[in-house]
Amino acid sequence: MSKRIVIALGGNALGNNPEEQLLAVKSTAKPIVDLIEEGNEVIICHGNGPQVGMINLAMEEASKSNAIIPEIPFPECNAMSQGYIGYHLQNALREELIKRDIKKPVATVITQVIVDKNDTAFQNPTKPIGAFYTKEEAEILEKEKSYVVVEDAGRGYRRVVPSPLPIRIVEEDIIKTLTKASHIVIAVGGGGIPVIEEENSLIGVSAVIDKDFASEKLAEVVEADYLIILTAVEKVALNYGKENEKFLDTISIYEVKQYIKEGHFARGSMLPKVEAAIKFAESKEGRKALITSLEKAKEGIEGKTGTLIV
Ligand SMILES: Nc1ncnc2c1ncn2[C@@H]1O[C@H](COP(=O)(O)OP(=O)(O)O)[C@@H](O)[C@H]1O
Ligand SMILES: NC(=O)OP(=O)(O)O
Repeated sequence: MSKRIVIALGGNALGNNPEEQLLAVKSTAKPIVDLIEEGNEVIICHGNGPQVGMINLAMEEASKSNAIIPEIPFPECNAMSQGYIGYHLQNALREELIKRDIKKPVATVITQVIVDKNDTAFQNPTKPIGAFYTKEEAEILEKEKSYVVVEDAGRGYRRVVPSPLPIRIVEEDIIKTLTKASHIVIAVGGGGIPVIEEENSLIGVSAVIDKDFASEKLAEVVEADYLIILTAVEKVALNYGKENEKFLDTISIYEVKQYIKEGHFARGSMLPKVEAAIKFAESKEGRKALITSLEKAKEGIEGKTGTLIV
């Protein structure tokens, strides 16, 4: 039976530079179009951590070394990352749809998401963006650019920026209208451009919303049946990476909450996915959240793999 599915694409679906991204989105498009071919309605959301960091750094360096290049504020970098990723993704999907003779238009909606200006996240940056650095490089960046740089789960050092929670998707009606018209929509890219509401204006802020939480919000708004979070692992694990690692199949909200308390999910990587999955499964009877890898998306939705939270 056909389902309405919000897909949240993780970093490995996109690559680290334009060349890699063009290649990555080609393979990303295939499992997504598999789901569309089977009659499902699909809405796509994606991350932007590496990309927005790269754009922001490039803009800073360019304006520093060339007087005619203006300073580009962080919210504009967020918007650029949505356009850059959406452009590649929508073309890859378009190509794959044409190959299979499926006539559906694809559109990227530049999406803003309202956040609370008093969100405590603004005082405590946690969202890793951009490239990985060595300890020495990190120290130079902290000194010269006043970046906040932290160690990222044993993988190196990364700049972190505030990550407020999403409150409301500004363009939600447009997304719903396009979805109802059977168009394929890419929206809330990079978690959306965070904005605060001031009377009639929306003011962009320097932050990056977690795309897992923003995708969850999107899934509720479009009344999706499924939220599928695609990442690098096929299943969520207990004791991840340890000798007694155990992969999870179908689990209840109650069980996952217990596992969170026991500290099984890494902050900044698996924890937001699991929390977003719980929030969606809790939002209405029958809603399900699946965490699996891009390659296993089709089997996951067929109930053959992945971690399903119900
Ligand atoms: N308990 C866990 N089970 C599975 N993976 C985990 C767990 N804890 C941490 N991880 C790590 O989290 C990663 C997913 O987070 P991340 O790389 O930030 O996601 P994204 O795909 O959104 O970029 C997995 O690839 C895995 O390395
Ligand atoms: N915005 C966001 O969550 O990006 P990543 O998934 O790349 O961290």
